Amino acid sequence: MKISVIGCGYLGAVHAASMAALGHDVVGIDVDAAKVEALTEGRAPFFEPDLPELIRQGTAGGRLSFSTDIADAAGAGVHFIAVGTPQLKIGTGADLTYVNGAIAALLPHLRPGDLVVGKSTVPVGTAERLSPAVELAGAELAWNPEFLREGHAVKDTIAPDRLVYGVKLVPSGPLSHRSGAVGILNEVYAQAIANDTPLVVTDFATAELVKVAANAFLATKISFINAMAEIAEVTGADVTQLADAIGYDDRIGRKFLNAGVGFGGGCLPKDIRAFTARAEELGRGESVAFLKEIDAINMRRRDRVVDLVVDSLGGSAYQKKVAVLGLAFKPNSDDTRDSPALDVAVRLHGLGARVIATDPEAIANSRLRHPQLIFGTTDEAIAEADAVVVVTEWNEYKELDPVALASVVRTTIVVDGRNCLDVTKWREAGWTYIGLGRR
Ligand SMILES: NC(=O)C1=CN([C@@H]2O[C@H](COP(=O)(O)OP(=O)(O)OC[C@H]3O[C@@H](n4cnc5c(N)ncnc54)[C@H](O)[C@@H]3O)[C@@H](O)[C@H]2O)C=CC1
Ligand SMILES: O=C(O)[C@H]1O[C@H](OP(=O)(O)OP(=O)(O)OC[C@H]2O[C@@H](n3ccc(=O)[nH]c3=O)[C@H](O)[C@@H]2O)[C@H](O)[C@@H](O)[C@@H]1O
Repeated sequence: MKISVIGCGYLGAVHAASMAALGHDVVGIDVDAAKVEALTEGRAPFFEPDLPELIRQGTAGGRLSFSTDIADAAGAGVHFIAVGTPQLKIGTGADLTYVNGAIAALLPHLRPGDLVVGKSTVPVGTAERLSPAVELAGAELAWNPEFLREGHAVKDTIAPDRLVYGVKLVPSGPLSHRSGAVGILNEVYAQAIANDTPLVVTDFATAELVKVAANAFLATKISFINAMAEIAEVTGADVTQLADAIGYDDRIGRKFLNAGVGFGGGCLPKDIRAFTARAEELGRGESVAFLKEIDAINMRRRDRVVDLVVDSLGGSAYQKKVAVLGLAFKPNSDDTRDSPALDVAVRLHGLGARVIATDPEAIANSRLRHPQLIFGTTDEAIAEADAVVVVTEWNEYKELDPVALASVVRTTIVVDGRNCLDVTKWREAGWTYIGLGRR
């Protein structure tokens, strides 16, 4: 099939390259000329495992091309919308400028029978609003939310754990004939679907809500365990053991119960805020009011890490050298959008600490956001440090040798903002180990 993907960021570039790997002819469109140039040359414009190989194979094999000109989407039968929906500059709702702009730009190039498929995460009601303009062009609109995780994005796209199609309901039609979109999407994903891949075919509103509900649930799980960490901290309990113990109950599950500096990234934080804003618009603010508390617990964890560093330094970080290990919002990503790790580095810098921050992949993005920070290698960060703080659980930080490091730092204090280090090993090497919600 011929497919266009409008928007080639963290979601769109992976989607375009994966669709080509699944056997389709794909053109990726982005307004960012530098991104398109990199992609056209077969390079990934950001760090994502397995993506460079896929882009190289796709472009070299002639199945995958990129363009800044939306007119190049003409001729494709399926057009995925994968542009950003960031938080509004004023307010907490989603900024739909890019979605509206992408659809408006695509409309003149649609042919009757084309399918436009929204992948961007949008407030409930968006597809219903956009559908008439698409239909006027003789095309159909569907919403097919994406659940990929950065760091596993290629795998999640090539072999999704479920697919959700939001389509326009034809009230009298049988389930499988609600719209032509279902058959077209099944064809798109034919090579990605295993016999047991769950498929949910539903209306626009449910599909849009599934996406934000999933992210809201994940955020809630993380803030729940971080709230338990807060209680553990005043009672001498250990939140990691607590998470293990409740996680053995498979109704609860151990996943997403890692207490630490909290969640960040380009999705969870902005999605729970946009969901709250949309619910308020709909007069149902009270139904998701708890998400404000989820957000508040999450932000308090960043304060907590900074406080622990300051306390460990005797009450002031001023002029103290602090090694900040990690800047990305999670390992295996260079993404620093709303990153708790970067935030901790910025706050410590703001308190007058001599911060040297490091990350295997995210220094360039961090420097763009916060040029005032000083960045270096792990060795440069740790040398003569008064305190070491780990805020992204990259494997290379988990594997650091506390015995060797002890002779390099000025003071053997480590704040483990991700509860990812081996406590016994670090303590045996003479370090004052401070975790979150841990004895
Ligand atoms: N990053 C992720 O892991 C996931 C993201 N999502 C959702 O996907 C959407 C995109 O997110 P990201 O890829 O992370 O954002 P991003 O900011 O990395 O990428 C968006 C891209 O769209 C481009 N763009 C904006 N307007 C355009 C237009 N009119 N025509 C063509 N390109 C245009 C931008 O230049 C940018 O490259 C958001 O709604 C997000 O919530 C959903 C699941 C996973
Ligand atoms: O909508 C999206 O964009 C995506 O958002 C998240 O994916 P992602 O942001 O890539 O990362 P996650 O693995 O969910 O981690 C989010 C944040 O939570 C933190 N986290 C995660 C798990 C945990 O136990 N504790 C914890 O603090 C991570 O460090 C990270 O900062 C969802 O997991 C994806 O399903 C979804 O598609």
